Amino acid sequence: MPFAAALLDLDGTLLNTIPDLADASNAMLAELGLEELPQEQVATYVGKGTPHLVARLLQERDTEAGRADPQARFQQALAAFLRHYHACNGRRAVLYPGVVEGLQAMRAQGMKLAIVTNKPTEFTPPLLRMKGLDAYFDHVVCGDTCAEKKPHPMPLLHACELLGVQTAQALAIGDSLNDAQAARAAGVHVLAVPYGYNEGASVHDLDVDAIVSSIEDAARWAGEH
Ligand SMILES: O=C(O)COP(=O)(O)O
Ligand SMILES: [Mg+2]
Repeated sequence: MPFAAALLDLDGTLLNTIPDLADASNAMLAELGLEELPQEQVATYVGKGTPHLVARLLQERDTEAGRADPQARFQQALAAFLRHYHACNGRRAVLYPGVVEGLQAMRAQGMKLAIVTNKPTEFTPPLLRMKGLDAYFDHVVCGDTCAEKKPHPMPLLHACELLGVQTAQALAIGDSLNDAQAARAAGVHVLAVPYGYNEGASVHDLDVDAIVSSIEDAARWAGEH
């Protein structure tokens, strides 16, 4: 049976958002009097949502000031990150090759499309609009839409419900273990792209149906299965 829907991850799958996320991370670290981190290291903290990213940044850098009241320090860091990311969001992020072609091909195959990202709602629709991607999607499920984030299956199950498709007819496409684990737990098929973040690990170790080189390649795979 052909796929009725594709559930697309955002960061590391459709858009390289690391330059903006690293700028916001480093602006936050500087504001707290902490040393900056290279973009490649920030990339390994992306994928489980913004609070996780901020916690990992602090874990790496905040060895002294944060010890007295870690919860207050975390709230201070999170507020600073959110403020800086509002200023950076979309500024340097770029689409990966084959994204537009792939989304168009999936739509032409009659597939419904949804975004399922761990990025918070306050950043996601504005970013999709800035990059000209908003018109392709029937629904957008963000990191704070459901009670749980990926790797929990809830956001993927919620997207299937919104789209009115059975999980067995849905295809998730992502760049990390969070997408792969969520998809397996939800009972949806899943493809991985190799150019994203995956917390610094190899995508070849992921439990996925296939690794595809681009979203265009994913559309081709969906048409053949
Ligand atoms: O915000 C994140 O941590 C990553 O978002 P993603 O789910 O689109 O990869
Ligand atoms: Mg991702």
